[in-house]
Amino acid sequence: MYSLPTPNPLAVVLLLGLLAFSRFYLYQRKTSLPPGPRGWPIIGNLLDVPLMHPWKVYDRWAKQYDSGILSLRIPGATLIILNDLNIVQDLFSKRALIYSDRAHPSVLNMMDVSRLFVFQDYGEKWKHYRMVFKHQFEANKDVPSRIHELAATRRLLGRLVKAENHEKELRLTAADAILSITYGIQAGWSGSIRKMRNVEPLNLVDALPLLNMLPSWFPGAQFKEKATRGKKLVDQVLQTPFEYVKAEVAKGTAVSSVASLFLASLEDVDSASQKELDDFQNILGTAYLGGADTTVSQLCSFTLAMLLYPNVQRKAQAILDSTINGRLPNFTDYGKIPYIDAIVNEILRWNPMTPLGVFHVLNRDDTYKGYTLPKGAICMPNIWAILHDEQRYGPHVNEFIPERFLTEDGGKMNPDISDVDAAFGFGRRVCPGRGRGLVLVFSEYVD
Ligand code: HEM
Repeated sequence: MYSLPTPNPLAVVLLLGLLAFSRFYLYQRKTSLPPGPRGWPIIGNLLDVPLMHPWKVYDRWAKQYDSGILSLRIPGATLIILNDLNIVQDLFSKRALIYSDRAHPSVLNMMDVSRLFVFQDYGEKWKHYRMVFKHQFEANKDVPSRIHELAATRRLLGRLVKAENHEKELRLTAADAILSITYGIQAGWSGSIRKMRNVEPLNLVDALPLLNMLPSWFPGAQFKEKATRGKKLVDQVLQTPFEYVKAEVAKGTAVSSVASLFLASLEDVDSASQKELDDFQNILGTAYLGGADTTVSQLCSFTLAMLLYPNVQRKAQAILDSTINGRLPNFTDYGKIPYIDAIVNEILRWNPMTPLGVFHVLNRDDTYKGYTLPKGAICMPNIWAILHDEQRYGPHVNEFIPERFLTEDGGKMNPDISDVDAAFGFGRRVCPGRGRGLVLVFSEYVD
């Protein structure tokens, strides 16, 4: 019968000695990095990376290590976790030139997402894309695209009455609103564009934390498959609606939208450079991919909050009824009904949709508070921890309490309570769709 060979005691002692030495050595090397779990030789902190609610674990570690900045080392990457708003601002805002690159996990490269400026490194191309985005979306924010937001919301109302799957309807509405603003695409049109409204938006922002933690050699054929499907979807999202609007503009039947206004502003679409058109197509596609998923998460959080806290819903309904006298609310009411504005803030605070933000990457070595932060390190702002800081938002931060943002008599927003800007990210990469996103979710909540 086969029996296992007896291990040589000397070899065992040597192996244990080697492990202990390299663990000690690793610890020594780590002292120039911010604190964090000690880790193991070769695999570093791979086993420490929390898979469930990492933002809560990082928040706990920040208290345990008494440090607003933490680090983890995994093969091929250093992760820096920022749990404190002041630290995030010191690095992402005051040292923005160092901290504004993005991570490039190979699975995202396989999807060719560098066309989307959310994934581009800080640099001239990114600056150009972002400037055009801002100009087009801000310049056109009043007329006529607000009408698109409202129309998308009203379409949701009609569908919700008979809906069996509410999440699907909310998902559809978020896509509907962003597609309407960007391309002027309305419900009822057929073909692949209509199908796109039902395409589950890529969960890129949520997926990124997990993807970032995987080294490029990580075995996972399922990721390749997902990446191939993802690439097709990105191609479809970028090309289909843009080609559609181009054709509509050519026929003179285009509905007013960011895309049609841009195309109409060109003297002649056919003679515009291919690069100019490609760039614009990519910028518009980033709006869909950046805006649809974030908006739908907000709507789901809102629904959850209203189910868990029916008193808040009753109070909000009574306040709305008495304020707008029976008409349906619209985006012009945003900023005018403090209790509703407080609900919008509390949704962003209570359940931020990107609890670890979108990662920023260092483009060169840096030192901060005596620590050395290496070039290429991936920095995660713990937005969840920042928005659950009792020093800023008062007690019971895990509860949904819109009143925390109001003065004692409930009549005004309380200027002494921190805003929820952190939900939209930081520094030069701060969300450029913030204004849009806020008004959009406001309109959909109040309807
Ligand atoms: C309430 C809704 C929204 C929230 C909470 C939100 C949040 C965020 C966050 C946290 C980031 C990362 C910022 C950073 O890197 O520090 C981001 C980036 C971005 N968001 Fe939003 N977003 C929302 C709505 C929108 C909408 C509606 C659009 C499009 C119209 C949009 C477009 C973008 C784009 C293009 C980026 C990438 C910016 C860059 O990398 O330079 N977002 N958003």
